[in-house]
Amino acid sequence: MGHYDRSQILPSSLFFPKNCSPLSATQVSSKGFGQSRVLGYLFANSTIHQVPCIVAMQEDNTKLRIPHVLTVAGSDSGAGAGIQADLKACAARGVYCSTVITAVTAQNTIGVQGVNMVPEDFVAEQLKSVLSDMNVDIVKTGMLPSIGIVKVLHHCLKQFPVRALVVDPVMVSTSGDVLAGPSILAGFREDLFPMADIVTPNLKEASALLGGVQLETVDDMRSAAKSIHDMGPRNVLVKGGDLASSLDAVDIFFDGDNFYELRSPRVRTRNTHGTGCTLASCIAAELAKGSLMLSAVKVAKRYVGSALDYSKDIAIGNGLQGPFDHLLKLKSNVHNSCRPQVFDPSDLFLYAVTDSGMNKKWGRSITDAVKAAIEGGATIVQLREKEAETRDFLESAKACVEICRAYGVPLLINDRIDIALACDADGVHVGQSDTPASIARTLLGPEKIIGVSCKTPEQAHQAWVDGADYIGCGGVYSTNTKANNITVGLEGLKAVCLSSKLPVVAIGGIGVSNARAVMEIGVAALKGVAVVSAFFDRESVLNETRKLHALLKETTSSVK
Ligand SMILES: Cc1ncc(COP(=O)(O)OP(=O)(O)O)c(N)n1
Ligand SMILES: Cc1ncsc1CCOP(=O)(O)O
Ligand SMILES: [Mg+2]
Repeated sequence: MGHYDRSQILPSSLFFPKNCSPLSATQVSSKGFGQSRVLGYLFANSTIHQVPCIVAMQEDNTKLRIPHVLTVAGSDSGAGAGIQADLKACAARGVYCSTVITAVTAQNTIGVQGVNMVPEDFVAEQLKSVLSDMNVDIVKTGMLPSIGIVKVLHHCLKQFPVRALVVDPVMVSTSGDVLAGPSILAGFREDLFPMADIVTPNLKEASALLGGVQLETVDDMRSAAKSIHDMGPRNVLVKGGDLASSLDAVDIFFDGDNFYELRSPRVRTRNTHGTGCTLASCIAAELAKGSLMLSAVKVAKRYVGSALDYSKDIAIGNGLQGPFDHLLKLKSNVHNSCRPQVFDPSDLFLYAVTDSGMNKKWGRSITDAVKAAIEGGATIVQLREKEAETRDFLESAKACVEICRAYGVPLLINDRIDIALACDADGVHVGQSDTPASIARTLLGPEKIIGVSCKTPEQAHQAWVDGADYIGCGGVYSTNTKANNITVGLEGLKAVCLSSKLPVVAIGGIGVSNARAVMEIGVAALKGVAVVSAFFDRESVLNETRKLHALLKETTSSVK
């Protein structure tokens, strides 16, 4: 994969996709459409859409690949769910989306008024057209209205394998209308699930897949995830949006070995139509960009939560369940969201926080300092340049972004959201008197990493509500690096970790002499230490980082 033929953009080939001669196009038109004008329009249309993004040339003359998701789903005339939601979700995530339509539904915010299935052989024809030509990375399925269509899809995926298959086992619309009958269950179990990389049922779908069992608690969801995993998919996400007993939106992810309870604050809104389609499309989009599955699921959950929040007051239609807005107010730009999201905030481990004064004292540039810290084993870097002029800070931040990206290490900016946006950093760290995390999230969009300094469980809870990714807790010990900073000690750190739903990194006076004692408080949420002077107020940043890296590695197996 990854190769696009430049002839696709030449005017003489406008009407003919790759590997499709004028003769074969004529044959298709006489067989299928009857009017070559229609066919020409369709091909021309798709070719025109591809030109700016798929075959764009980079400076070094190589062709730029855009990640590609194919959605195999039904059309929703109200455009809240189905193919239309998938297209919008992929567009919002910076990924190309092609479409194979399995059914056309007449629906609105009141319900589904009609369903017209696309004949199986024409679903097969659409699949072949796209899969034989367009270098699809990921296939995502939605409404598959008959077992025959499931079999057609299964056959095509064997013939044209893709990197991953995301199966959203759509059976009932949010309005309660049936979109695929019980006969589909055998198709899911026998054909699709064994080849799926993830299956994403909601509670009703999980129950139907398991013969109607009651799913009322988080424990029930875990059992369901395990039983569905036994049907063959590599991963299962059971979505608990309808779980009456939970105040949070809680989903269970199971990868065959471990369960992950993914929680986020529940957004109170009527505008939830299409959340399932959107979530699955977003997972597919993140996978297409190169994310690992758990990361893709977390990003997708965050994206849906943000979109619901942004759209909670919009009013479209008169029914009980309105659509939400995938695109309008999300501030993430397409360039950012095209980048694979490889960092999982719970991977915090050895966090290097720079200090311009210290680096100046030792005669090194900030870029040399960052490079040395990464080579010594730092897994995340923060630029904390309190005295720098804005213009200088921005220039060095840009240089550090390049270094960090080359090493695959995330780079965050302390306090300055403007600098983070301007240099396209991976996120920010803010304290209790800086820009609130909720505003940072609005400004930076759902993908960026946001850390918040917390000294108390209450602050930790607020950070989670505000959409932060991790907590920096400290000063654990006294420090000269931050003036007038109250020390919380190991007890304070423990209290924050015990209450926190977010991963925590300890900061303040930490170095080789005491890092072991910090990590040995033995609370699962504690995921590492953040260090300033023990790295940067020393002659060799490389040696100091290596020492602490080695020590932490042997300290506890809970630290990766
Ligand atoms: C990882 C990490 N944790 C805590 C802090 C402190 O941030 P803040 O409270 O905003 O104080 P300043 O760093 O801005 O002085 C941090 N920077 N990093
Ligand atoms: C920024 C910050 N926040 C709490 S303590 C601290 C300073 C940590 O620096 P050091 O690692 O040199 O003690
Ligand atoms: Mg701050």
